[in-house]
Amino acid sequence: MENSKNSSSSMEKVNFRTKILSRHLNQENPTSNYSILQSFPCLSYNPPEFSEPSSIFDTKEMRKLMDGHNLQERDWLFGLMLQSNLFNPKIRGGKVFVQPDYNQSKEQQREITMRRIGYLLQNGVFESWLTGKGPEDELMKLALLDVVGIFDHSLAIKIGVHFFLWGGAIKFFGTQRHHDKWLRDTENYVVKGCFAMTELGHGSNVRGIETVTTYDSSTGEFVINTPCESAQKYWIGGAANHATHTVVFSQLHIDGKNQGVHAFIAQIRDANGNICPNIRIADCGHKIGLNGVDNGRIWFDNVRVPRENLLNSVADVSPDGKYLTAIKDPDQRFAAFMAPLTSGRVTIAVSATYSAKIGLATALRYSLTRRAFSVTPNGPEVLILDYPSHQRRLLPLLSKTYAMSFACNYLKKIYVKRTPEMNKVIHVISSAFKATASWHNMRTLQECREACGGQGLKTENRVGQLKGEFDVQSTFEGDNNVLMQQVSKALLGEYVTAKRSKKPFKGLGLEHMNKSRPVVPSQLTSSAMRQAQFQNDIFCLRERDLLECFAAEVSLCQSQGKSKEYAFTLNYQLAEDLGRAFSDRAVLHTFLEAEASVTSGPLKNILGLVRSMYALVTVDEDVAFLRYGYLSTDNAAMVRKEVAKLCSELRPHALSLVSSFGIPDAFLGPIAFNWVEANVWSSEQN
Ligand SMILES: Cc1cc2nc3c(=O)[nH]c(=O)nc-3n(C[C@H](O)[C@H](O)[C@H](O)COP(=O)(O)OP(=O)(O)OC[C@H]3O[C@@H](n4cnc5c(N)ncnc54)[C@H](O)[C@@H]3O)c2cc1C
Repeated sequence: MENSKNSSSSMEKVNFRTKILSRHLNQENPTSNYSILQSFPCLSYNPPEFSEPSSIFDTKEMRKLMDGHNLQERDWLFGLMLQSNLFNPKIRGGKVFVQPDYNQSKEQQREITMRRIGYLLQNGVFESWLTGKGPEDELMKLALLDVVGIFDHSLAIKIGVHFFLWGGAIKFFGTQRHHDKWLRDTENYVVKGCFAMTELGHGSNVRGIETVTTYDSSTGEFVINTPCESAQKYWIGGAANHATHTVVFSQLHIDGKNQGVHAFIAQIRDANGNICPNIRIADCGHKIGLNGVDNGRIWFDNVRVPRENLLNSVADVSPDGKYLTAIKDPDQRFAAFMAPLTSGRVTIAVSATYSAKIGLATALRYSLTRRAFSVTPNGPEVLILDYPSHQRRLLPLLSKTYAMSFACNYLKKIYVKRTPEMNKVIHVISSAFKATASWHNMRTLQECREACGGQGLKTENRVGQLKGEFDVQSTFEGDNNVLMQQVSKALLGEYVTAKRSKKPFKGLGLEHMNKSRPVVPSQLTSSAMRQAQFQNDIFCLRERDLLECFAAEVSLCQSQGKSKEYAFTLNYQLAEDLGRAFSDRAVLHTFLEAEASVTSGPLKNILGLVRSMYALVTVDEDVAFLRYGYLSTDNAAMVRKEVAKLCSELRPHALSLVSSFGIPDAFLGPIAFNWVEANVWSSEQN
């Protein structure tokens, strides 16, 4: 009886509090409500608490290293979102949380996404996103997009399609006349752009698209046509509701000759949102996530656009209808044309890594307050992160997320300083990192979801919901499997060129192939395994050997009369192993580079542990090391044991390592904090 009395009075307090808070929440800055809340008397149960030792390393310094750039601007934008009710603030367990309301219909999610964009626009978030010059502006833009993506993937994608795909196409496929006409209006959202490349019948195989454009020299116009149903543009972000203009990818037919895929600007809606004549648009419908983005289908019924609307960076058509290009070879022309399309892969790799951070910060914080079972008779229940098996599930993923952060910082750095000579390197590295990071994110989210038990299923705890929101990353901007094939093909090309020319390997990090084959100790010890030298050696050994095997097998197939493409296709298993080996080795190199930038001390020491975990768990999990004999079975067993040892060494630093992510509490799920208080009975909470 006594208990129930206590609990009903607690309920009354909570109800009263919730009402006051929601009233304030509707009127005021949500962050200010937090201080109001703190003046309420404590409730009568013992909330779960973190009882972690304080960090042995400086988490602020670690955050600097992880975020890499524009920390102040990131914090400014987090604050800006926390100040507006548009970001759907809620109070749970005495804390403010912001996240989209996924209970809304897709139409409502789309409209609120646009309103959020309006708010960010008003507050100057997009200033100089397209008109800015130089790497500093580009880095700032990328940092702000990271922050937006931490709040909501739909918001980031809707912004990304407009600025990076539509705006990027104008900037990189177009020339001065396009820049002058479109960039400023795009930055100010006077025009709303989309990017129509994919068709129902062709996605990864862009060169196979069926939309056809011809030139009418009598009027000086291009005529864009969808000749069949499989040529309808499909999945076009922004097309279903909001976009006024699109870049259309199409085969260009001049005098009956197909000159290949080119891009044109076409208006699809007027300023009032009415669909333009000869354009038909339909909705792609509800998706498993990302419903704040209005993906649509577009048909072009002989739509006429001015000659100047051809984005003419690599080829043009003269007023009298002559096809003009400096790049005669159609393969090279297509490659040059597509080369600037790397920004999408860069932003996906980065946002996938931040999504994994949300999952890990939430699951690890939960596992530091959640107890289950006892391991001694009548003993206290054990924190779930104190179970070695739970550590093994989460801490290697944490290390991989650290590694991917450094890889993404490196990718951003080379991307913002790119020159045309670097196109190939950036294409290969961004493809590898985009696939690796997005696969890693999905795996991490699933593990984190399960690590949170039933709470992982609750939308407001974020982790489970993020799986649906981010799943698409393995498909768009280049399907991961197709991208990894391109990575292996590019490596094969480098190999063949180096061997034929008898010149050393240069670029793509393959310089290690110029040295002698690394030797792995026959008897591994704990200290040897933790040396960067060993980790680098075994990663390089796997990469070089797989590249040599792949080259030999493809060459053998070709000598048997098979085409290069077919030979490549038949050796897909080696190609997959090689792509992974390249990516892992490149990621490790970026980790070592980040570590080298830190002076000796606790921060460097912890980074050493995290890096060893990244390297050893990668060896433990990729069966290629055993399959191709880079490790003996005895050494493989040693590696496995060392991973377990590293788990227990990293365990005390788990909280500090996730606190270093720099994600404000409000952007995580309530179970990352006081989850009992977050679930105190309230009639207004569901
Ligand atoms: C939510 C969403 C938003 C999108 N936004 C846009 C947008 O704004 N603009 C736009 O133009 N596009 C957009 N896309 C399209 C996206 O880029 C394509 O879906 C993607 O390129 C894959 O094409 P596809 O769907 O036709 O798959 P396919 O290319 O048909 O691939 C299907 C499967 O076949 C496999 N496969 C393909 N080729 C090979 C091969 N050679 N060897 C072995 N396996 C192979 C792939 O790995 C994949 O598993 C979007 C897609 C989605 C889902």
